[in-house]
Formats: sequence, C-alpha cells, structure tokens
Amino acid sequence: MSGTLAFRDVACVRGGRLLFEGLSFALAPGQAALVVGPNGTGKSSMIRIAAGLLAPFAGSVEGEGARALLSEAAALDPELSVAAALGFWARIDGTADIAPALEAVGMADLAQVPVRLLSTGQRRRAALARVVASGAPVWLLDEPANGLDVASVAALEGLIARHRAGGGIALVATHLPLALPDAVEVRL
Ligand SMILES: Nc1ncnc2c1ncn2[C@@H]1O[C@H](COP(=O)(O)OP(=O)(O)OP(=O)(O)O)[C@@H](O)[C@H]1O
Repeated sequence: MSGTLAFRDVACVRGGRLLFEGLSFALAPGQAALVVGPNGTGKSSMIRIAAGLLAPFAGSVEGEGARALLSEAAALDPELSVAAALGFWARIDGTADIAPALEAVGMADLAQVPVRLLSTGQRRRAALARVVASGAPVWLLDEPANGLDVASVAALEGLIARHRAGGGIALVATHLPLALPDAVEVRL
C-alpha cells in the first residue's frame, strides 16, 4: 500500500472569508502532516478539501491512492450494530473482513452493540475502524483524538505509525497533542 498527497498553492474561502492561501506541501509514502492552529483557522476545511468534499478557492490537490476520511460525523448508522454499520462500508470499499480493524481499535468486544449505545470515545474508535478497514493508503483524520482516553490516544498513535510503516500517509488535524514522529507541521 502506498499513496501520495500534495497541496499546491491552495487557498480556502468560506462564507466569503479567506481562511488560508498559498498552502503547499507534499507527502510521500510513509509521511504524515500535522495540521495545527487555533479554532476557526480552517483545519477542518483543509481536511475537507483533501477529501474532495470542498473545492479549493485556488490551487489544487493532487495525489495517488484512495483517501479515507475521519470527520466529526462517524457516518455509521446508529441503529445498526457496530459490525453491521462497518459492514455497510466494507461492502462499498471491497473489504473482506472488518474483524482485524475492530481488533486494531480495541472494539472487538463491542461488535454487536448498536452504534447509538456507544460512548463518545467508542464511537470515535468505531469511526477509526472504518478508516482502518477501508485499506485506503491516504488517511485524512480530523480531530481523531477527540473523546479518546489516554490509552486510546496511544493506540491511535500506534495505528498511524503502523499505517505509515506500511507506506500509508496521514494528514491529521488536531488541537490535542498527538505524537506523529517526523510529521510535517502545517500551521494555519
Ligand atoms: N459551510 C460553511 N459556510 C460558511 N462558513 C463556514 C462553513 N463551514 C465553516 N465555516 C467557517 O470557516 C471557518 C473555519 O472553520 P473550520 O471548521 O475549518 O475551522 P477549524 O480550524 O477546523 O476550527 P476548530 O479548531 O474550531 O475545529 C470558521 O470561521 C467557520 O465558521
């Protein structure tokens, strides 16, 4: 698995306001970028641009490999069990087995619990399992540590490290401390 991602002179305008401009960086297989900045500077908007959900006002985003997005909305059907909700995405992504992803986020025991009954941190981990299961080389993670306890943050760091070791890329927006060794820092 390997992917690439590059922002070339990207500008972002929302609600008629210029949030950032001239943003350029390139990530090769195994690299990560940490997007930091105060509330409202455009971190989520930048992740949405990377995901193709928001058009850049100027510039372009290029890269190879599928992109998987973790955003505030878990995008898991609250009425389904965790396994069934992830199974929905697995069929779309062509993933044969979601069990390893559930195991990777420490959710194997909760596979049959309805998504609506999960705690905040568990819901976050289930959403992360969707990203892991996707097999996409490019991970776009918007505030992935929100709601996670200390052990889960460490597990998240481990997952990202493993993903990178396998040639994956991670673009991570966070206002919480997250250890991403040698990550490119993008300050908005
Ligand atoms: N759909 C929208 N229409 C207009 N303005 C928007 C829209 N979505 C976001 N904005 C504005 O864009 C700015 C940046 O929002 P964004 O969520 O990207 O910031 P952020 O850096 O992720 O913030 P936070 O750290 O609080 O999560 C904010 O001022 C927000 O009000």
